[in-house]
Amino acid sequence: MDASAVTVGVSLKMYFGQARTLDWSRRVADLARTHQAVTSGLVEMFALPATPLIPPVLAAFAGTGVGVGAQDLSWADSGAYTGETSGTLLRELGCRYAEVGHAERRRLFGEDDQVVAAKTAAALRNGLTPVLCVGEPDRVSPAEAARRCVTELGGLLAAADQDGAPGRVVVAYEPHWAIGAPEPASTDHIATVCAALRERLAEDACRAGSRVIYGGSAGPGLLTDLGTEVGGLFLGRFAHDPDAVAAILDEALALHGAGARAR
Ligand SMILES: O=C(CO)COP(=O)(O)O
Repeated sequence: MDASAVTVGVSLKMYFGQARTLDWSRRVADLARTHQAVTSGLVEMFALPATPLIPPVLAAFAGTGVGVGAQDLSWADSGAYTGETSGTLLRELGCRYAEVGHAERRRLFGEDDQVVAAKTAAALRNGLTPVLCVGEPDRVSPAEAARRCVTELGGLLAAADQDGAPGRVVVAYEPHWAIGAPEPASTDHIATVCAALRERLAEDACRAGSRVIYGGSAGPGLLTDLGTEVGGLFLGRFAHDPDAVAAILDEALALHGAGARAR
């Protein structure tokens, strides 16, 4: 089980080429080697590069404690699945995480609940921590968003529950409308939905150690605004500058360094 207080993950999506990915990884690795938030074990960090760059990114983060993972995986473990990458191979490479169900995969690549549930189960049975994205497509009230996201999470865990695949999950609450936006959702909105998701996870004994983090135009300042209302952040564009990652680690340390635990 993870003993950290806060989780800070970054998906590089398809923004960077090889040189910039490796430069970013080396700079964030240097940060992780020296920043007290990471060296003390307070912050669980992970990075999700483009799939072909996973091996050199793993090498860049070796010995830093920063986990590396994929932005997607196949629901199958081997066989005639052209173009897919299995959880089995990701695990063999040294990945510890696999993102599933991002809003962009749903919107642009047609993934539905059934596919995302099967991918979640594939990650868990291969010993990968799923970074399980949930979020409401349209702007609705915080209470309605919470209701929808809890239903979504239950459905996505159902296949893994049926498979008997235990293991913690990192639930990334990402309201679709806040992704790629100028600003994140309001702190009240985020706090309400994350609390409901935490309650849902607490019902599942086999998901002990799971955490709910927020993504969607998250950046420096948000963790401080949210306090202990979230278990961390899932970053996109606003982590492209390694100095922004450093600022977020500073915030995590200021918030939780005295021994307080996030939820
Ligand atoms: O989708 C996200 C992380 O996976 C968030 O991306 P942005 O922070 O760039 O909106």
